[in-house]
Amino acid sequence: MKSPIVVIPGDDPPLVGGSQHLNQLRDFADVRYYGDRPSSDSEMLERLAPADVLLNSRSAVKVSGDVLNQLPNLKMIAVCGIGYDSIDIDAASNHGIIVSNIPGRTATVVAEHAFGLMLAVSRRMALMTEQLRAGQWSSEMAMSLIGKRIGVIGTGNIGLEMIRLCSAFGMEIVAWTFHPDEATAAEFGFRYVSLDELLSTSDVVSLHVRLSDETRGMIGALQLQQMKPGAILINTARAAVVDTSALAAALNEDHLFGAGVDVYDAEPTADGNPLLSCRNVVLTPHTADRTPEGLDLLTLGCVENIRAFLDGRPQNVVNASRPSSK
Ligand SMILES: NC(=O)c1ccc[n+]([C@@H]2O[C@H](COP(=O)([O-])OP(=O)(O)OC[C@H]3O[C@@H](n4cnc5c(N)ncnc54)[C@H](O)[C@@H]3O)[C@@H](O)[C@H]2O)c1
Ligand SMILES: O=C(O)[C@H](O)CO
Repeated sequence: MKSPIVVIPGDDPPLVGGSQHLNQLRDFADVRYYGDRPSSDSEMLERLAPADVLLNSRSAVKVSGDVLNQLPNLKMIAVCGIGYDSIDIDAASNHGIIVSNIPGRTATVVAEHAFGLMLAVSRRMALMTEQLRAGQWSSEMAMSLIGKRIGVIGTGNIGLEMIRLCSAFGMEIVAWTFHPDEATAAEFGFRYVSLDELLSTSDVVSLHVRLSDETRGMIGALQLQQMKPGAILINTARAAVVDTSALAAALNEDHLFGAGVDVYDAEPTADGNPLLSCRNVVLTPHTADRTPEGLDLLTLGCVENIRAFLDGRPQNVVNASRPSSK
């Protein structure tokens, strides 16, 4: 019997080379890995044309309805990560294509990065490194966080893990989310408040919502002005949750003490992004889950999702309401 074809059209060598899990996938599928980003849309479509399964590593491919119209063989998109905002979910459902992601497993890895960004921003570590490199003995004033309040927006898996870390660190925690659950708040020792209260009273605001119609642009100029003067914003969620120009303005005016950002409006580069010229930021290139442990967990999760799908028992399906017709 012909093996199902799994195409990895992107450029993730650690995922492929470093993982025994992907070799397990080779036991039951014909895996086609390219190792670089396609240089054009037509090259990407050429790579994807034979695919039964698209393994979308780190959102390498923006899967629009137009792309899906040209992939009649495709039956599954296995997102090798959590966020699936690079995929037109409605179009995938209309084509009967199952989309799966890997919820939960890397929450500690990503929250550790958000926590690290928060500390690095509060202690101006990137700026001080630059100053020392330039021969300058810095007299910058940093900011203490123990005893201060953090407002966590989005209490999904990563938000809760961030809460656990900040709580152990000695911060006071408030949160806002779409579907608040008082039992969870009691268990993790935080309080749900309104978004207005969270923004206007928190010393640090950390974003952990997924990108959706409801969260796109939720932190605009108005919300940034609502934030406490001298507060810090951390964004490891998605760039489009925040108005980047308004954030750069709030940083340049010193309304905010600083920001830690892992996600950008255009990726993989951050060319032309106004945050690049702000002195009070710590920026990382979408690497919050990029540790050997993180990639290992993601690869294993992806292989398990693909195997389950091929065995006829799909799991971690994000468009569950429309089962595959293919
Ligand atoms: N920087 C990175 O490398 C990295 C890594 C993993 C995840 N992420 C981002 O973090 C996000 C959160 O991850 P998670 O594991 O905590 O996800 P999760 O599914 O556990 O939580 C999702 C969150 O999204 C919120 N949400 C947004 N829009 C919603 C809507 N319309 N309806 C209901 N809830 C909505 C929920 O309140 C919830 O807090 C991901 O979607 C992804 O964008 C980034
Ligand atoms: O959402 C995720 O898993 C990461 O941001 C990589 O896309």
